[in-house]
Amino acid sequence: MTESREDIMSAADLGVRDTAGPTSGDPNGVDPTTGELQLSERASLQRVAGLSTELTDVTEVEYRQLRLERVVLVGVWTEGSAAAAKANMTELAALAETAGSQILDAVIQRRSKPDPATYIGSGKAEELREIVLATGADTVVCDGELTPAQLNALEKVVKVKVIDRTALILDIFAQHATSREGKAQVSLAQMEYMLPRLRGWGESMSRQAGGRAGSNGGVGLRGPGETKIETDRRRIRERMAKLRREIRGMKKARTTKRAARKSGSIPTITVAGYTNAGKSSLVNAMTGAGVLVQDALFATLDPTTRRATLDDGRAVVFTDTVGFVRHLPTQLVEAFRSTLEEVVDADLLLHVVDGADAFPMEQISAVRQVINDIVAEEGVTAPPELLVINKIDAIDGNRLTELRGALGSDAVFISARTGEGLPELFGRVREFVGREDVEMTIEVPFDRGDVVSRVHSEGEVISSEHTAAGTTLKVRVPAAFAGEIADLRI
Ligand SMILES: Nc1nc2c(ncn2[C@@H]2O[C@H](COP(=O)(O)OP(=O)(O)OP(=O)(O)O)[C@@H](O)[C@H]2O)c(=O)[nH]1
Ligand SMILES: [Mg+2]
Repeated sequence: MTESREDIMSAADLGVRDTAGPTSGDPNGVDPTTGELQLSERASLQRVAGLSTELTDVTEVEYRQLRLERVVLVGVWTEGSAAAAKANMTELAALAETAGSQILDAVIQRRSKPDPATYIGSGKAEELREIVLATGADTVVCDGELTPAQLNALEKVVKVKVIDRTALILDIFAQHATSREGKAQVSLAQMEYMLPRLRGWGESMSRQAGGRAGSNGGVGLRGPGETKIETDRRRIRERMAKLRREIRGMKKARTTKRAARKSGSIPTITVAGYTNAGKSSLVNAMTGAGVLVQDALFATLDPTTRRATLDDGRAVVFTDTVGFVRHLPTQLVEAFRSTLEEVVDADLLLHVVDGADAFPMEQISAVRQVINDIVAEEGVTAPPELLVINKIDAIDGNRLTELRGALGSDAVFISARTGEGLPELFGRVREFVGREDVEMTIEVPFDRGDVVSRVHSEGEVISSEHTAAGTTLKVRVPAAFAGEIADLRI
């Protein structure tokens, strides 16, 4: 395939924030000698920062040590509109910024498919090398998942570290994990990603360390005839097995807690959706809870559960969950299995969509795809879904009309920020929650105050009357609770 200058889009075209350093924007003015010197300096620093394949302890397998700082983004545009390609790169930029990097430049190459050897074409790889030199970037981030061989080959050309979208997402998860379970899940995913890439990772830069590699740290640590890399692999596998056991243990505890919550017949509502759609904001708006809201991707990793009272006095439980993204790395889906199970184990799923996004329909299908995958693998039925289009304060009128037309009356349009549409959403939730209610009249003896308070929190009192034996109540309650108090029925 022939390549030409027009194949490449610049950061300016992409609307990506240009935060270039002093050498940027002047690719011809760089003294190649100086460039080389600076580069080798940077490379030697990076080696110290953990790029070395010489792994003495598996805890070194941490992307935090990769320090994504000054990056150039690169994508291959194979199909779809220019706007969609641009949106992909904008998302990659948001991911990179969330990971803490400064974006120096972004380029897209139009190709029928990624180059099997170097992801972008070899000519473009050389151009990319020039961009890296000109901007002083220390990392190239590729959109999509690259094979270990592709990462390696591209790294050899551009001579700085090359990572893919999967590694970037893993890095964000690693930075945001706070709970023990979350941390364990992220470590597991990272190791799974790392395992096949152990040999190639940073090879081009750590070669100079070759004299030392394999000569230290090995005594007593490796089996007969085992090479360093095999020792590392074995250690990582052992650690992964241990993590899997730990995660299973933590899952058990959480399942028990969840079962206890469910036994009270309080309806559980999961808030799921694309990352940054406003899930946590919505949970806050509906429950008044202080859940972390951030203009960052994957701000929420651990499911958070909050109780709320609907205006008829009925209690419900909202669960805020981890966000989804296009092509969620399979390693993460596997490691976060127990968290994702929680998403589908609810009475109702509020699927929150960022209506102000350029492609909300694509967000919707990306989320549904992940949910369908979990449902299929778990062999469970998906809870009913209510589409919630958020951020309507930030959508212009025409787009909003378009979206309403496309989604019909099945979707609720809200702004978690301004509160617009929330009463309607509450109404829809209440309607849903009450759809299997049973109306009955019960006589509650004086010593059964617990029944009266449960009716108030789980159902609704239509009328009440004091009698000599206690209180006669006409109530509307969930079917499960109705069964429990059947003996009080009159
Ligand atoms: N304009 C506007 N911005 C909103 C609205 N709701 C949320 N946001 C903003 O969107 C960003 C993401 O909000 P969050 O509630 O953290 O989103 P989330 O879906 O929980 O994100 P993750 O947990 O990272 O997946 C924040 O900057 C919010 O202030 C809204 O109704 N209108
Ligand atoms: Mg959140």
